[in-house]
Amino acid sequence: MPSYTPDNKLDLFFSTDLISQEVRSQLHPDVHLRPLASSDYHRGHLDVLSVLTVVSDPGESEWVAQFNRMKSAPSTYYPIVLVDKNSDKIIGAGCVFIERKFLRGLGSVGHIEDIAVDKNQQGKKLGLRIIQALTYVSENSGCYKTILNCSDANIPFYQKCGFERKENEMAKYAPERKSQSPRL
Ligand SMILES: CC(=O)SCCNC(=O)CCNC(=O)[C@H](O)C(C)(C)COP(=O)(O)OP(=O)(O)OC[C@H]1O[C@@H](n2cnc3c(N)ncnc32)[C@H](O)[C@@H]1OP(=O)(O)O
Repeated sequence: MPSYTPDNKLDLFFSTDLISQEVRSQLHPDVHLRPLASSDYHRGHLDVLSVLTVVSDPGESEWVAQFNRMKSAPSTYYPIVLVDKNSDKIIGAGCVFIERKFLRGLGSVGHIEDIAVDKNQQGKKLGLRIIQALTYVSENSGCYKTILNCSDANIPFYQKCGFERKENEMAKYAPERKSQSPRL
């Protein structure tokens, strides 16, 4: 019997109406796709993100404070997770945030960030479903394009997801401060 917490018992970041039913229907029956919930610190949200980068755990109360700060910017951040229905643990995560512009007829751009699939679950099309779900949110929010940065090693994955290579990423890191997490 699945032990996962149903959506209506969770404090979700945004409405499930924005989740593509088509993408949900393509998932394995043991996997659930939904918006991030305020209790997901306990479901291993940071553990999943650790496949992506070094994660410093801020502790539950700071994690929840960040959840609420992000949520208080309306219609801007759309973090989603994949949950293993049998364990109620998070096995995948990603986010799209919406940039509003003065250009392109006051258009918007969706930025995909922080895509991660649990090491033991990679290669099962879960990453593809995360990208499809985030692109759906972006396009349904009116974005004229959806973009992301990635390493060379991940280019083939994003090409499989329908993305094409465009331009270059530039970065300038702020001078290092003691309180800052490592430069990555
Ligand atoms: C914007 C960002 O966040 S970039 C950072 C992305 N995240 C990471 O690098 C963290 C570590 N890696 C991961 O979490 C995962 O491996 C991901 C997210 C990159 C891919 O997720 P997965 O669930 O493993 O990929 P998925 O099974 O959906 O792959 C879809 C297709 O892409 C292919 N693919 C996936 N990764 C790669 C790769 N590195 N090189 C070539 N092809 C790949 C798969 O073979 C599959 O192809 P198919 O349709 O022909 O079978």
